[in-house]
Order: sequence, then structure tokens, then C-alpha cells
Amino acid sequence: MGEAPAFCVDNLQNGFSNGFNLKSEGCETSTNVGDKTFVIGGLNDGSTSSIGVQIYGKSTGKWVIPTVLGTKPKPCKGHSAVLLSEEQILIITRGSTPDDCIWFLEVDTKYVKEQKKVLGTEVVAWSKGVMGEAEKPVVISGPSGVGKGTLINMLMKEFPSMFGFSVSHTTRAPRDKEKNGVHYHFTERSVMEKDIKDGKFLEFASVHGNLYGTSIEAVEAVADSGKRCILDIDVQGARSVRASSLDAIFIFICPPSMKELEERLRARGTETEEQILKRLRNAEAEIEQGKSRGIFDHTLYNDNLEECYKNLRGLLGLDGIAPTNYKPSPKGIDLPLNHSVSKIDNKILINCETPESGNASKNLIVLDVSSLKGGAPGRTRGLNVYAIDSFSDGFDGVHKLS
Ligand SMILES: Nc1ncnc2c1ncn2[C@@H]1O[C@H](COP(=O)(O)OP(=O)(O)OP(=O)(O)O)[C@@H](O)[C@H]1O
Ligand SMILES: Nc1nc2c(ncn2[C@@H]2O[C@H](COP(=O)(O)O)[C@@H](O)[C@H]2O)c(=O)[nH]1
Repeated sequence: MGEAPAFCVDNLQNGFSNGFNLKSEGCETSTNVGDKTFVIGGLNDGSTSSIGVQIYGKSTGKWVIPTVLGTKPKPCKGHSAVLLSEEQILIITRGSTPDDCIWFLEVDTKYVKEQKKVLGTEVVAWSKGVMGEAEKPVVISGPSGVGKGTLINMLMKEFPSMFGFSVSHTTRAPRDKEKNGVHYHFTERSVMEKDIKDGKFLEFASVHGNLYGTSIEAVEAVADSGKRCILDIDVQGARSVRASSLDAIFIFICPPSMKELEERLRARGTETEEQILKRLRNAEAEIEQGKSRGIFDHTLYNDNLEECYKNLRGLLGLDGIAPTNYKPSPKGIDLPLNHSVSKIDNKILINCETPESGNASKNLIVLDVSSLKGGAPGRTRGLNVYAIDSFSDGFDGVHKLS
């Protein structure tokens, strides 16, 4: 802390960043946000550069290396940075795949502010941009044995290309037939506690004597596959996610009675007598919290399984949708290496040059950021992209890319 970073460009204090907070040449950019300058970029190995973040305090005259949360962009051939608001910087990477070129660096969002308090350091958070109106994640909660897993399996079986499961971490021992990385990431408590401390979890809770948690990576992996994320978490976890910026639908599954819940837990045969009694004791409090206001958008009673599943399908807007007709949303934009970036209101204009028979023909890609949703931890949804073709030879037409 305090020393200028190795990749620092000259003259930062003398106006390195231009008046539009936009710079697209070289392997690093600098963006002014309030009295801080965010220098993004880094060490260049000749062909690609890895994206690091350093903060220069204009009033303190000191450099700070922040805690960086979320998965950062892969090494690329440079990037452009555009200040969207006092909260976030849009990063467009060069030489990346179409699904990996639009990123957001959150510098002062609600999530970043909270994490600054928790971690006691400067914090920034990466969130990848997702094209189009990706559907909200679905949080399913309810007492142990109520049938959450059964209902989720039915959804995933009927709509395999639509839903993806957020694989949680847990310190509990695997049951017969449970596979590491599929049902859970089974982990040591000390490892999980360190990862929690390092900000890798969207939420975590102590449930029935073990630690359970949803990693940011688990949710991002599903979003990256173009699928709608389903989380199976307890009520404490649901409350934490509700307080986060993950804009989700929250559904509480309620048993028809405690007697029926006990019978289901016993019939499942996966817990010892002591564990069954502990889960039943906890169930009463969970049901009470589940019914209280403020966490859940919907409650479904799982008495008859088929009926409950039909209601769940209805809630998620799946009635009348043929599973085979579902196509994951478009993945991204194919940007040429040479492009320049500018901003007008909520539109980011990307000028792409393609040399054709001696004449440079230009295409303009318009990135509409007026309807962004979600953000770190997780993905930023709602990016819309339009292309305007060959405007050097005259207007050729507009077409929507997402
Ligand atoms: N409507 C239902 N009627 C009868 N049995 C059911 C019903 N729904 C689920 N079950 C059965 O109840 C048992 C518990 O279901 P499941 O494992 O899906 O619960 P869960 O809520 O995911 O539990 P946990 O939170 O412990 O993972 C399973 O054996 C399942 O087959
Ligand atoms: N807060 C969280 N709760 C979770 C998560 N993953 C699962 N769970 C909940 O734990 C109980 C017990 O699950 P089991 O597999 O041991 O029967 C159940 O209510 C789950 O919903 C998580 O990541 N975070």
C-alpha cells in the first residue's frame, strides 16, 4: 500500500484520464470516480494482459490494492473502460470470446459498500455482463424433508436446458450416492471458513450443525451456461440472498403437517435418529420464519407432489412451454480486435473497423445499458445489443443481436 504499482503510467496526477473517464489504448485504463482513480489493467506478457485493479486516492496521494471479489475477466489483448455511474465501470475486453467481452467493475454499489464494512478494506467486485432478459434465479427453501430436492429434480428433468443447479458447499458428510461437485462441494470446515472470510460466498449458514453456503462461483457458473439458476437453501440463507443484490424469486415449500414431515424424513432413511429429531426441531422455527413477511414471494404446500409441482411450474411461467422449444439466450457479441468505444447517455457505441478491398468499412455496435439488472455477486443481466451495418457507405440497417 502507498507505493505506485509497477504498471503505473506516467503523470496520473496530471490528468492521465481524459475528460470522459474513457481510455482505450494500452494495457491499462484509468477512471476517475469521486476522489479516487481506478487504474485497471496490468502486466503485459506481450500478447495478453491480466486485469488487476489499483486505486489512487487523489486527496491522500496513496495507492491502495483493493480486495477484488468475483471472477475477473480472463487475460485479454487490452480493454476499454467507461464510467457508467459513480457505482460501476463498464469494461470491454479485446480479443475475448463473444460471451466474455462485457464486464462490470463495481466500485461503490450496495454490495461493495457492505463488503467494505465486513472486510475492513477497499473492495471492488467483478460481474460479467449477460445479454438479454435472462430470467431471475429461483431460491427454493423450506424445512428438511419437505420435498425441495424432489421438486427441483422434477424441474431439471423436464427442462434440462432451461435450469441449472447452484451446487452448494457443505461440511456435512456425503450420503450414499451423493457425488462431490454434483450434489454438493463437500469441504473441510477450516477451508470453508477461510473462503467465507475471503468473500467467496454469496451466503452461508450453520444448518442442523453443519456449515452450508452458496459460492459466488456456483451462481455464476449457471448464469454463464445461459441457464436459469436454482438455489436449494435454508431460510437463513434465503434471508441473506434477499438482502444481497441477486434479484431472485423466493419460494417457500411448506409441509402439510409436522407428522407428514417426520414420516418423509424417516422414510428417506438418510439421517440418524438424533439428526432426524434435530431437523424436526429446527423445522418448526423455519416454518414460522417462512410464513413471516419479507423473505418469500410465494408459499407452496407440498401435500400431493404432482399438484405441488404443477403449481411450481405455474409460478415460474412454464405452463404451455414445451421443454424442447426452450433455447438458452444468445451468448454475446463478436467484437473485432480493433474497435473504439464512446458513450452517449445509456448507450455505449462500439466502432468496429473492417478493412475491405482497400476501403475501411465501419460497423457500429450499440450496447444499451439502460435496463441493467442484478450485479455482483453474480452476473449483470439485461444488456441489449444492436448492430448498425456499414455506415461509412451509407446507412445499411439496424439489427438486434440479443
Ligand atoms: N408430496 C410428497 N409426498 C410424499 N413424499 C414426498 C413428497 N415430496 C417429497 N417426498 C419424499 O420426501 C422425502 C424428502 O424429500 P426431499 O429429499 O426432496 O426433501 P428436501 O426438502 O430436499 O430435504 P433436505 O432439505 O433435507 O435436503 C423424499 O424421500 C421424497 O421422495
Ligand atoms: N443456507 C444454505 N442452506 C443450504 C445450502 N445448501 C443446502 N442448504 C440447506 O441445508 C438443509 C439441509 O440439507 P441436506 O442436504 O443436508 O439435507 C436444507 O434445508 C437445504 O436447503 C446452502 O448453500 N446454503
